Amino acid sequence: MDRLFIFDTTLRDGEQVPGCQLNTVEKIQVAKALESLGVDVIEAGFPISSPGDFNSVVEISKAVTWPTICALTRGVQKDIDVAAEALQYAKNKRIHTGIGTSEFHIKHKFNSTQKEILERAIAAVKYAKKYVEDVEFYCEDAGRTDNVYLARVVEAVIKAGATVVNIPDTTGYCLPWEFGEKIKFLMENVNGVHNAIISTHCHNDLGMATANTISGVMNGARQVEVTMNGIGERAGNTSLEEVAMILKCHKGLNIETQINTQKIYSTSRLVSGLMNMPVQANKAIVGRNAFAHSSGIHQDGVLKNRESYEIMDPKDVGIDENSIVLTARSGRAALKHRLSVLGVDVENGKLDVIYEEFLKLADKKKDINDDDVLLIAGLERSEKQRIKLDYLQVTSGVGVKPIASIGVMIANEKFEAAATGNGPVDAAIKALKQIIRRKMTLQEFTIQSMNKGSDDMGKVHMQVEYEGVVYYGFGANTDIVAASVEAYINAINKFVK
Ligand SMILES: CC(=O)SCCNC(=O)CCNC(=O)[C@H](O)C(C)(C)COP(=O)(O)OP(=O)(O)OC[C@H]1O[C@@H](n2cnc3c(N)ncnc32)[C@H](O)[C@@H]1OP(=O)(O)O
Ligand SMILES: CC(C)C(=O)C(=O)O
Ligand SMILES: [Mn+2]
Repeated sequence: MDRLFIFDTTLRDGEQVPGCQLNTVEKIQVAKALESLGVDVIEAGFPISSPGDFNSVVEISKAVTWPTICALTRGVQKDIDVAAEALQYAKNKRIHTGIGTSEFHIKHKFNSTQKEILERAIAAVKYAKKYVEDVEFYCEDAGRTDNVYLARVVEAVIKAGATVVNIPDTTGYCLPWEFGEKIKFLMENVNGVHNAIISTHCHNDLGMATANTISGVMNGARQVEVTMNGIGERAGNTSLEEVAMILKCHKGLNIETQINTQKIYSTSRLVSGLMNMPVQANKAIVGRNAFAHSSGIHQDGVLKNRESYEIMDPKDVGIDENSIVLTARSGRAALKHRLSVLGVDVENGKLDVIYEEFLKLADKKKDINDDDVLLIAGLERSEKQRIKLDYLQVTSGVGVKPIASIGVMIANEKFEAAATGNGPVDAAIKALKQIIRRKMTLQEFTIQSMNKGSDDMGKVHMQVEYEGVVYYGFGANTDIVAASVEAYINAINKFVK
């Protein structure tokens, strides 16, 4: 099997997305999660862009142990100086420099010529090499760059010392075969191409980012630049989870990564929570519906054999199990299954009657929950059955505040929260987790006080009592903790009702 290097740019291209900006503490949380997910390279930021981004690269460099930490620059000496300084504590460091190579960029962005751009490219690599051994060069807008000129640039920067050459489809323009041909052309026409790794960096403007990336890999690229949940400029970048699972599902491609795929879902939730960027329900691999079956024929097939409609095991991406969602398109098999999960066995005659009632309700109500089903079946169930922990992830590191993200299912509804803070927040979450695990009633879990406003230190308070013990939580990020507190309270209130 050939090894493919995973270069994650969630914290750089992903963080460029409006509203997704993170502070240093949050970036460290994401970097630590990416490290345990198994990425090879973390692009930590663009150090010259702001003091905050500079500081984040410094702190991530200190916090992360083995992945290479990469900093982005323009092909400009000052950018490279600042990137080198920001990377000073990284155990393995890389400077990522580059310049636009398409006719469009050369003419309109730089008012320059191919010759001049080639010279600037060589100079940037040589300058970065003074600081670090590992230099990656990006040919911005390579997707729209003439292949012959692109090959000249790639050859020249490898000769100048580039260890990795990035071929971005910056505007998401290429068709998969076209992008594959581009990589093939470079592999066949660049002298010394094997002295560097060719990388892909595809954008999703036409929804082809992942297809283009895979096409690039099939033609010789051995690094892929990706983000969690596919976030990134405009329509986003190739998503890490899609590439990792394509390679897992298609063993015939003979390419492997060192991604621990079972950590995909929790990492996805962490990024989505911290960046306040919801994942679309039908997003491949990590969307709410990625392993949900809602129509009768599919549900029947999946219940007979999961693989009838699933090419991946949800456990492989860190999701406990698939879900069989009851809708007006569901059949008897799904209804019977749900009843049996709820501990109710019905014979076929009675099932027909319940099914008829179920359809009447389902035609009126989009979301049929467990309570509805039991009610239709003429039963009621204990409140203890209604609450289930969906996921819980707590990450922490030296000099880093712990962060917890939690998802709780109450009936069929999911409540999600993330919180940063010290011990008390963790304790509260731990208590909630225990309650849910033991399926105890939550009446014992009372909210003592909640203060969504901030105190003089800008912190938010949460105070809950469980079995006589008061758990007190606070966090520095008002929005995150307020959202977290609200989610807990919604969850608890819903349960108590
Ligand atoms: C495709 C990508 O995702 S590239 C990365 C995108 N990310 C970012 O831009 C975030 C970080 N950027 C920033 O913080 C700022 O843009 C800075 C600090 C880099 C530069 O800020 P400013 O000096 O104010 O310049 P401004 O952003 O207005 O314009 C960019 C300048 O860089 C030049 N430039 C753009 N790309 C490159 C490059 N790869 N190499 C050399 N110069 C470049 C442009 O031509 C322009 O220069 P000009 O003003 O002489 O025409
Ligand atoms: C900086 C480069 C690699 C980039 O993000 C792009 O071209 O899309
Ligand atoms: Mn990009």
